[in-house]
Amino acid sequence: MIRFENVSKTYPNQVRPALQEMSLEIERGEFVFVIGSSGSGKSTFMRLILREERPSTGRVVVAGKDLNRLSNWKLPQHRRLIGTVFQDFRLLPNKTVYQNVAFALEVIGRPKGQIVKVVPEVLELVGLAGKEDRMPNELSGGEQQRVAVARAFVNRPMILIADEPTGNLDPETSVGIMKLLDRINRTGTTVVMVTHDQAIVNQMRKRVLELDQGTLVRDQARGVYGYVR
Ligand SMILES: Nc1ncnc2c1ncn2[C@@H]1O[C@H](COP(=O)(O)OP(=O)(O)OP(=O)(O)O)[C@@H](O)[C@H]1O
Repeated sequence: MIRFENVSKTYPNQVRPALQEMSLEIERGEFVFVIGSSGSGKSTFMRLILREERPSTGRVVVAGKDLNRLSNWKLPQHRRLIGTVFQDFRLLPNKTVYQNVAFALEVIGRPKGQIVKVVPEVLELVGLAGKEDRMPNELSGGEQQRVAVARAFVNRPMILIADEPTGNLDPETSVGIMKLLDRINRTGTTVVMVTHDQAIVNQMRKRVLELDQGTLVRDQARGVYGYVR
């Protein structure tokens, strides 16, 4: 589903690469944690998958497409394969829960009939049935993140990228969000999640990719956060 072949990325006017000679393959349906200290290259890794950045050298292949060869007019199509969730939720503050999720489908031109059918389904899936008409500021942090997950998933993307989705949530609420991401993963969606949350990584026992100063230093199945070598 996602393949990195000797990928290095050095940003303009930088000397040190943000990512260095990274090679890995993530299969369809996997759940992968990406960990590493600040500046280790986690966001760069995610941005390369979205083709928000291009490699300096090497190839990134997503769903069979070499992103170096993807023309700009095909970018929206590529990004539609990938749902994104962030630490700070990024909901539209002036739209209701329902409208936030529906909007994701409206902008890609989905017919009204489909929207009124699938939005309630996905809100039910994330546990927000009955809260359709709330505004984001009338929701708890955990509920806001559920809206963000619903919005990312409503289009049934092949890949879900989550960048510290529990970073603003207390431990108990975080567990709820992780259960939700796990459920989405079980539908066949590949989940790639950046996190600093040790407890979550240790509980879930999924594949762990660890970056250190741009280098992939660990790729461990059913991994834990702190690794005893
Ligand atoms: N647009 C940019 N221009 C120049 N340098 C950048 C840019 N984005 C990131 N970098 C540098 O690349 C390196 C990796 O950054 P990246 O944001 O990928 O790390 P990260 O692991 O996501 O960090 P954090 O946990 O703080 O979000 C850092 O040294 C950073 O300063």
